[in-house]
Parts: sequence; structure tokens; C-alpha cells
Amino acid sequence: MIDVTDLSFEYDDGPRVFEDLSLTIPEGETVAVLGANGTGKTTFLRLLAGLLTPTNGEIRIDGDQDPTVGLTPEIPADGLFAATVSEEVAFFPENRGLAVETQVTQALEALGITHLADRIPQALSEGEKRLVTIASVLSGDPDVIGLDEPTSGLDESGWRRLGERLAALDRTVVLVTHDTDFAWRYADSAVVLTDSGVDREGPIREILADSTYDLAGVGLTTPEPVVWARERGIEEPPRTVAAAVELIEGEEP
Ligand SMILES: Nc1ncnc2c1ncn2[C@@H]1O[C@H](COP(=O)(O)OP(=O)(O)OP(=O)(O)O)[C@@H](O)[C@H]1O
Repeated sequence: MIDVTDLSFEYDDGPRVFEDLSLTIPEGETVAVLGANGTGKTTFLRLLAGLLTPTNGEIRIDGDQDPTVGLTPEIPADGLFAATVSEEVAFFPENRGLAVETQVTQALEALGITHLADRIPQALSEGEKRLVTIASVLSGDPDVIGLDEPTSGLDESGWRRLGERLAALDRTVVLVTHDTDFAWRYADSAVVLTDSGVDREGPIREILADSTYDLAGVGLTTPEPVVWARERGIEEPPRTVAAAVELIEGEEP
């Protein structure tokens, strides 16, 4: 479990981002941290990973005495240093004394990038770079996985592979994203941040499907399956439009 208590944070040369922020993230869940630009989502991940220190309050991660947090950068090139993709993805398992070959193979396979193993990370396409940074974090098997805009620039296959890998993990995943379709489909819970702090916190299916909640007003897009269900008067939106269409004969997605 991640317990955030009375967290305040202010950049030395910038704004006060959080003021007395409190929230709880249950262990093993994928929580989507959602919100408009500049509401502090990336800052929250950096605080969680210990890259920034709270001005006040604390973030406590239960479990191991010294819990590990793996974080992907918002800009993939910021997290790529090795000469080859396989060396890049081997970095964390090597440092943590894990079975390097197994971890690297599994992470590359899970994200469908085995064919990139010998390539130079900095010379990859943006989407490929992003997949490598995610593989690099997954291979280190940290207690908490923080992903910053992981679907940005991914094609359909990478998008789906990533979601399915996250769904199969028994790790706590903190997913910062503007991609509410991805969050709807693969996250368990959501935290919606606004300039004044946590606006909503709870099961993602309740928050994003709540017709009384002005998602656009907090910078969010209504997920496609929710729009689809509303147009048809269906009370519980499906996880995917395709799944629902299979159930309703003759209906086009
Ligand atoms: N290194 C920094 N120094 C000073 N201010 C910063 C720094 N990094 C971020 N900020 C400011 O802190 C606030 C929160 O930024 P942050 O990147 O956490 O927001 P975000 O919710 O992740 O935004 P986005 O959705 O655009 O990625 C913004 O006003 C930003 O300008």
C-alpha cells in the first residue's frame, strides 16, 4: 500500500504544486493518476520515486523495508544510456541481482520488442524508445512501477501489449496518463488531480462513467466505451466497445 499523508511540495524556482495532499493506493493495483496539464502528475511520480523530497508530509510505501520504485521518464530519451537495448534493459536486473537473461528476455517479449535487442537505444523511433524505457523498468521487477505517459506515441499493438502486461502483473502500478481509454481498460482505480488537489479518488469505473462528473472540466476525455454505452442507454459501460459489440448482434462499433 502507498500512503500519502499531508503532502506538500513546492519547486525552489517554481510553483507550489501540492498542499496537504492525502491519498491511498492499495497494493497490487494499477492506479491511473489523471488530470489536466500542470496539475502535478509527473511531480507526484518523482516524489514517489524519491527523486524529489516533499516540502511537508510524507509518502510511505508498505511492504519491503526498502521498497523499490521504478520510473519511466515522460521523455523516453531522458532514460536511455546504454549502447544497446539489451544492455539498457539489463541495467536494473543486474543492479538488483536478478536473473538478468530471463528478466531481459521476458520484458522484451512482453512488449514485442525482442527484434530491437541489438539496436542503439538513442537511434530508435520515439515509440520504440518508449517501449524500451518501459521494458527497462519491468525487467528490474520493482515493488512499485511508475509510468509517465506510457502510451504516448505507441501504436495499437504496443498499446495493447503494454496494457495486457500491466494487467498480468501483481505489482502496484502508478500510471500517469491523459489516455483515458487506456486507463479505463487497464487500470483498477483512479486519482483525479486538479490545481486544488485530489478531486476524485476511487474505482476507475465509477469515476469515469459517472454522468454527473464533468470530465472535460478537469481536462479529461470520456472513454470511448462510456460514450458508446451512454448513446445506447446501457448503464454499465463495457471495458471495450469490441467486447460489447460481440454481445449485441448486428451492432457496429
Ligand atoms: N523542475 C521544475 N522546476 C520548476 N517548476 C516545475 C518543474 N517541473 C514542473 N514544474 C511546474 O510544476 C507544475 C506541475 O508540473 P508537472 O510536470 O508535475 O505537471 P503534470 O500534471 O505532469 O503536467 P502534464 O500533464 O503537462 O505532463 C507545473 O506548473 C510545472 O510548470
